[in-house]
Amino acid sequence: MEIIGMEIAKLLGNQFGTTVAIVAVSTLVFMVLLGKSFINRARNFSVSSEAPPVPKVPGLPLLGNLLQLKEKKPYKTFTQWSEVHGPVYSIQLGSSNLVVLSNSDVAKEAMVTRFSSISTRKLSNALKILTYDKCMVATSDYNEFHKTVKKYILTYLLGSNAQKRNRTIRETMLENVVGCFKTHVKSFPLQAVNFRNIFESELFGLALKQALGRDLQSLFVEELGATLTRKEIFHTLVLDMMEGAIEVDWRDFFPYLKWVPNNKVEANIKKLDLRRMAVMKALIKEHKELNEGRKDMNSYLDFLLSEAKVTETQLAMLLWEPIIESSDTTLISTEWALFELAKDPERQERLYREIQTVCGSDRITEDHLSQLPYLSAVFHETLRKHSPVPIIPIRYVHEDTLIGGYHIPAGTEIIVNLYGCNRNKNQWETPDEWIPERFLDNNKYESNDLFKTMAFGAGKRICAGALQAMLISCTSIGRLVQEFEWKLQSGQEEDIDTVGLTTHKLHPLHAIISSRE
Ligand code: HEM
Repeated sequence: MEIIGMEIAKLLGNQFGTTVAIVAVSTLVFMVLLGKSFINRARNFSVSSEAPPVPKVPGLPLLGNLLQLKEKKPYKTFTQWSEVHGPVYSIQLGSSNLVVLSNSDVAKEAMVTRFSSISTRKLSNALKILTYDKCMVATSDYNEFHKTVKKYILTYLLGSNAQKRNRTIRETMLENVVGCFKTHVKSFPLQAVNFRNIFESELFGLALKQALGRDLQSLFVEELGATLTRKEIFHTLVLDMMEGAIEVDWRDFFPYLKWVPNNKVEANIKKLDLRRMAVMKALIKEHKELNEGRKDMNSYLDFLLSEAKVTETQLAMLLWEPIIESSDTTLISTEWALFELAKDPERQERLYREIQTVCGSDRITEDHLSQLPYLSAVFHETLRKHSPVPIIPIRYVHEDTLIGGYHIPAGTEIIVNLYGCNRNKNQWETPDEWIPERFLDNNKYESNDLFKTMAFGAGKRICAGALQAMLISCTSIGRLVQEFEWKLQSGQEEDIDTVGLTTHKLHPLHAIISSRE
């Protein structure tokens, strides 16, 4: 190496040249030794720093755009801004700089191509408390903990083999749901049924069976000194947590002021957490007592207790995670699909005819799904128009990178606005309309566009529960249309408001259903 350096020095003809040459050659060899990934990163960095900065949405000094985000659904404001400032723009919320992406190409670039520079999470104060600072799959950074726990949840609960093992749990759930609707039709044929009352409760039962091996009607919680009903358990583990997750602490936007106490918000979140943890611990204790001496594995908890190397808190959090995740988003996609079908008799009839042709007099099952393209299109169009997770949990840029040709400096936070991507007028024709046909093969969208909605995210952090959600939602939509004709209760057509972190329908779907028999 030194000899090559001397040759270059001779060419340069001075001592400075010698030093430069030796350093240059040493650097070259060093880079080769460090390998391709380092070179790529260096190249990425230099290309990124030469690229233009992201266009900014004008705001106020210090506060930035905070006061412009009055709407409780920020994804809608982000989408309006994208129509003025384009699909990639930056905003300032207090001391945080965020880049918002509202087109599926740049969203995919951030989640897949640039993943290595954007793989960490930034959590609000509320989420830090509720997730024990990233102590679960969905909120952890992309590190060894994440890889281990994602493997646990996929292998023992959500991956395709685990889903095959749990098929009877899903089938029982659907039979119970259909049974409840049949009872309603018999008892109150002219009255609208509240879809959510029935579906939500059965979905919670499924979540408990997968996690604990059994559903339950009540639970004695020692730390609370009370016996909770099933409804109270659902509130504590699911509804209260969904509300807590969107609590805004103004210190999120001014981290340098985090020493200023904000007792009200913090106390509220801690209260929710204490109650949730008390219930989780009681569930685990009861499970251990009921299963003492048994060796077979019948639930996710059995696996976590026998094989996972985790602390007591991690155990409670890892068990709670699929309970809350199973109970919310799948309800949202199924409820919106039935809302749209009830509103649109022609498309409902088309779906019914497809099911009749494929299933005949048999009940639709998961085995039929691959032969029902229109049902699949109904599901994907619902995920597009009503993306259950409208904003991907915020990602943090930990090294300079490039998105959509713009320079994104380290320290920026990335908001993937899925709602905006899926309502983007340049990517979807009449995006506000619900048209399942756009996902059929003979249309101009190709079948692999099914994933163009990115409703489950993309890349290494893609949703672990996508298969389960698809199986439950598609068989439920199919079976409920096979058994009943759905009509919206009058006045419901425009009842499309949402609430919370997800696109939870504000008012439950009320429909008049009649048996097709
Ligand atoms: C229609 C239903 C669902 C939708 C639309 C949905 C959507 C999403 C989205 C957008 C993410 C974030 C991906 C990212 O950060 O890039 C996610 C992550 C996740 N979801 Fe789902 N989800 C659904 C159902 C479920 C179900 C039923 C479960 C489990 C029972 C589940 C478990 C998870 C987990 C564990 C993660 C974290 C994955 C990771 O960080 O590696 N999801 N989901």
